[in-house]
Order: sequence, then C-alpha cells, then structure tokens
Amino acid sequence: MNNVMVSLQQVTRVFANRPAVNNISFTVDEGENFILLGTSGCGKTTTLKMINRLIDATQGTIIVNGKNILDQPAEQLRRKIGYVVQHNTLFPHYTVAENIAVVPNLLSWDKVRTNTRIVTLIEKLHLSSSLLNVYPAQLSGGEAQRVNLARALVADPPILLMDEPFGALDTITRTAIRKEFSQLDELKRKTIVMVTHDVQEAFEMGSRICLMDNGRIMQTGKPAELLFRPYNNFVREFFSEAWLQLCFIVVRLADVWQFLVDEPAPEDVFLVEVTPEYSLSKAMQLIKDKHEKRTMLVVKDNTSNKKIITSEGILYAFSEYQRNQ
Ligand SMILES: Nc1ncnc2c1ncn2[C@@H]1O[C@H](COP(=O)(O)OP(=O)(O)OP(=O)(O)O)[C@@H](O)[C@H]1O
Repeated sequence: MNNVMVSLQQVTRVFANRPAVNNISFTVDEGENFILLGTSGCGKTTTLKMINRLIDATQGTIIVNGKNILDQPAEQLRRKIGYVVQHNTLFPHYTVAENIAVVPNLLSWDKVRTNTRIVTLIEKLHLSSSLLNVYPAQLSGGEAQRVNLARALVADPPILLMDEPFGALDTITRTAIRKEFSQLDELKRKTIVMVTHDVQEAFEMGSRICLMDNGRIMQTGKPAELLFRPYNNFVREFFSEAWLQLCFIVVRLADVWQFLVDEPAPEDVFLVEVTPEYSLSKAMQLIKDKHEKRTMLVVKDNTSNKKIITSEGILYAFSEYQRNQ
C-alpha cells in the first residue's frame, strides 16, 4: 500500500459568503507529483495554501503525514513542507547564501552543515558558486527561481508545495528549468503538490492531475485517464484544443508496442536507439531533429524485443491504440 502524505476530506473555504473551494477531497501518495490545474480563480492557490495553513479551511479535514494539521503548531507543520511561489520571495538585503541559510539558522544547524548543504544544493540546481555572495536584485529570473527552490529544499522537507513556480519566467527559460527540475533526484523523492494553469506543464510533470472549476474538482486521475476517460464535458472540452499534443506527452512507445510495425531499415538511414519508455512526443522529436538524413528509431527493451520504426509508424500505432481505448 502506498503511504498517503496529504489528504483533504470534504474541504471548503468560504470568502465573503462565497465558496472559493467547495467540498473537495483528494489524497496524495508519497513521492507523487500531484498537479492542481484549472482556469484562473478556480481555487487552486486557496487549496494549496490550506495544506500549509496559510489559509484555514472553513470546513473539512486536512491530514499531512498521518496527522491532522490543526493538531500541531503551524510553524512545526511548515518545517515539513517546502513552499515555492511564482514571485521572487527572497529577502533583498540577504545574499543568496544567507537566503538559503534562513531555515537552517532557524533550526540551529552548525555552520559547516549549513554550508555543505548549500554547496550541494546549488550544484544540483546548476547555480554557479560565484552567485552565493550576490544579492537577489542581481539574479536573473531563472536564477532567482532556482535559489527559491534551494531555500525550500535546504532542510529536506518530505513535502513540497509549488504555486506556479515557473510562471514568471519567459517561455524558453521556463521549458528549460521545468526539464531540469523533473530530472532532479532531490525532487524525485518528494511528495509534490503543484499549482499550474499551464496544461502542457501539468502533463509533463504530473503523476496525477486534479482538474478544478469554480471551487470544485471536475476529475482527479492519471494524465492518460483525463484524456481517454474524461468524467464529463467540462474535462473533455478543457483538453480538446491540445488533446493530440497531450496524448503524445503521456503515451509511451511501450503503450503502443503491439501496433508498431517493424520496418526494414535502408542502408543510408540514420538509426537512433531508444527504449520503449520514450513518450511518443520525445520519439517524434528525435526523428525530426536529424533531418540531414532520414532517421528511423530502433526501439529495444531489456529483453530481446526490438523494432525499427518511422514517424509514420508512430502515428499509425497511436491511431490504432486510440481506437482500442
Ligand atoms: N483573501 C481572499 N479574500 C477574498 N476572496 C479571495 C481571497 N483569496 C481568494 N479569493 C477568491 O477565491 C477564488 C479562488 O481564488 P484562488 O486564488 O484560489 O484561485 P486560483 O485558481 O489559484 O486562481 P489563479 O490561477 O488566478 O491564481 C477567487 O474568486 C478569488 O477571488
């Protein structure tokens, strides 16, 4: 059985007689990337802030790591929960190193332990050590967001709440940082609840997605479930515009394996080896990226299964797969 780290049970939050969050329930397992997705004003941020008690629920129960969040001082709860928001929340008169050291200092860590941890983290987050002594105003948006993350991770909290963490970045930096973040081993072990209104981001990063509208949950499920088994018209329509692109993010070569046709490779073709774990979009990208010569993919798993495929073959396999959903 998976260990449930965060559980919301029939939670409501009312502002000025209007429910911003209306009777919602979900659980997040240890190590999950749980995404709160939805249009502006649907209650995502309110939901996130209730988990670390920045906002109190009007009704309902919230359990974090087996304990009702009201049964402990808010400060104690927040020590187990890292929090990253869209805006730069670094203290302007503290250097980068001093900013990251805020929590270790509160926890009375000795200097050596704090410094060792800071050096490890900034390396992992691809920040140059020369930035440790500069002030936040001198950082680019991407650097500032990495420092924000370092500060949230420094005491190794088991849970991380992120509210549009890439929202203030330009598209290119945003995509690059998002990719880096998904590969960080430090984040892989964590239970993450992340707010976004960016559908592609939700599908690239989420192990499960909770789609909200007007304070209510429309559907919670794995990315593929939302695409192939939408509960209602709202869910269907929410994803309709980007549907194919999203399918290519969530469906792997392994999923369409039985429909992939093994083709003979001509001599002058460029062969790229991939595993069946590649998503269809990553596989297509590889074929596109090598246009000087025709590219085919050699898909090999760790037994002796092997198929040589083309982009047309991937499209064909996807349409067969979709018909069988
Ligand atoms: N402190 C507050 N006082 C009054 N109303 C509030 C307060 N905070 C949020 N609301 C209202 O609650 C609703 C949900 O807000 P929330 O910030 O949770 O939405 P969101 O989905 O995170 O939106 P966005 O993506 O724009 O941040 C909105 O109608 C908002 O105006």
